[in-house]
Amino acid sequence: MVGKEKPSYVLAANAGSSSLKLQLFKITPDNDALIPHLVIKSSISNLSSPPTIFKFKNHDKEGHDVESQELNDVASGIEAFEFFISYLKKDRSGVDSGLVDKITHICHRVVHGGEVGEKGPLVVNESVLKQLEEVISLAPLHNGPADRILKAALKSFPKATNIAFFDSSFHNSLPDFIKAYPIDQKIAKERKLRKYGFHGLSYCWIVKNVARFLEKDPSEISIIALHLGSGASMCAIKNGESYDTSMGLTPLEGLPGGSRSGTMDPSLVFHYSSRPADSDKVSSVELSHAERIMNLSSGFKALTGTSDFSKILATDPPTRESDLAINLFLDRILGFFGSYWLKLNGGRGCVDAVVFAGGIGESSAAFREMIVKGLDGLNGGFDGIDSEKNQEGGDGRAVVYSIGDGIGRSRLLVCETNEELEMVKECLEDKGLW
Ligand SMILES: Nc1ncnc2c1ncn2[C@@H]1O[C@H](COP(=O)(O)OP(=O)(O)O)[C@@H](O)[C@H]1O
Ligand SMILES: CC(=O)OP(=O)(O)O
Ligand SMILES: [Mg+2]
Repeated sequence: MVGKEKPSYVLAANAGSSSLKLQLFKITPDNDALIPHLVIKSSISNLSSPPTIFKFKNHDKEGHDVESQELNDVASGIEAFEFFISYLKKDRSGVDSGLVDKITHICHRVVHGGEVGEKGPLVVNESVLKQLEEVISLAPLHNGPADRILKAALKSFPKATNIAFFDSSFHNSLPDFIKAYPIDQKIAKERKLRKYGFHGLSYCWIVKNVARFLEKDPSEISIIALHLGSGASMCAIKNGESYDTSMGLTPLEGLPGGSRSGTMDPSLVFHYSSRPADSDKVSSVELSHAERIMNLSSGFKALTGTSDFSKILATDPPTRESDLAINLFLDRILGFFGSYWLKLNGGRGCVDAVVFAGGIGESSAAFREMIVKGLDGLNGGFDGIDSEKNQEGGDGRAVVYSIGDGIGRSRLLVCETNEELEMVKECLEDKGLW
């Protein structure tokens, strides 16, 4: 039901391509504001490289954490969601019985918003669901699972307000000449064939938190942000807004990912395969055979046998395959880097910071160092890397921290991104959603 209740318990569900991440918050009022307090943080990851791993932390009660448990029967986003909800109801979760029924709002990350997502978050009803169904095939690894989770949540939580937050909304600011593909513009318009861009909830979080770290207004910062996770993208952010981003009509364009090819010669697809559609067990949507291969069994998985980048980096001694994957990824990242550097005017101080985020960007000091080495050629006045700070990583409390030596004019930063909390904060601030 829409607009009925003030948020008191809010669940956030983030269906990524290889994981489902969940956070549950208790909401308390503070004067005019509503403050979220984290109660549960959980993830079900490695959905694309089994065994699936379950993590669970109860921030309210000690003794109920699950560090890392292998799950045998959970292989998709919807199975992960159902597993999590039933786990919440079990004694061993440490959650008070009845709490699940107190959930008033559920925030869902929906990667592709199509046209309906242009305006920002939406309370989900039949009409929104229908419009979202039309773009499922434009983000097959994400929107299919999110659609199934949304429908399951509507059924299991009939009293809660379900809100869809779109990754693509952040990129509405892309200029027309960057949004457009060089094809017949009449057809492009009719079929809505343009660059949308994704990881927008993460970039939104990054802009706000990096601005706070730099003690500037979000509208004053220009950065090159790298969200490197199972899906990887980069974003040129000018005055707080998306100016260009590497993903496109679908999350397949741009950088390679765990199981995604990223950009290739468009003709490669026709030379690779012209076999008919077959069913897709993972996302339950129809993909042409070639599109399925480019999304599900390309990228690092095709080059090395695993989509888990931490395993590729840890291959010791390195193999021809692990070297190829790492160097190819670096090459594509540097390609976008050079391009975005120029697009943001180039020269010393044209960006306030280079920001690393996502599973790989936040966790791999070694890969960050390789990228920063590659930036030397730009001679653009970046901080050099402070190896010690880079190796140390964050202290678990700071959302943004520096890994640079403080000499350059553009900082080197890591931002612990938090798409779940980004949605919840927006939900609490936007009374129109409840
Ligand atoms: N310590 C690490 N070093 C390198 N890569 C890591 C590390 N920890 C996690 N990763 C990688 O991060 C990726 C998952 O990132 P994440 O942003 O959580 O993905 P998603 O949201 O798409 O499920 C996986 O490829 C994983 O191997
Ligand atoms: C858009 C995208 O690729 O998201 P994720 O990295 O979470 O799979
Ligand atoms: Mg993700």
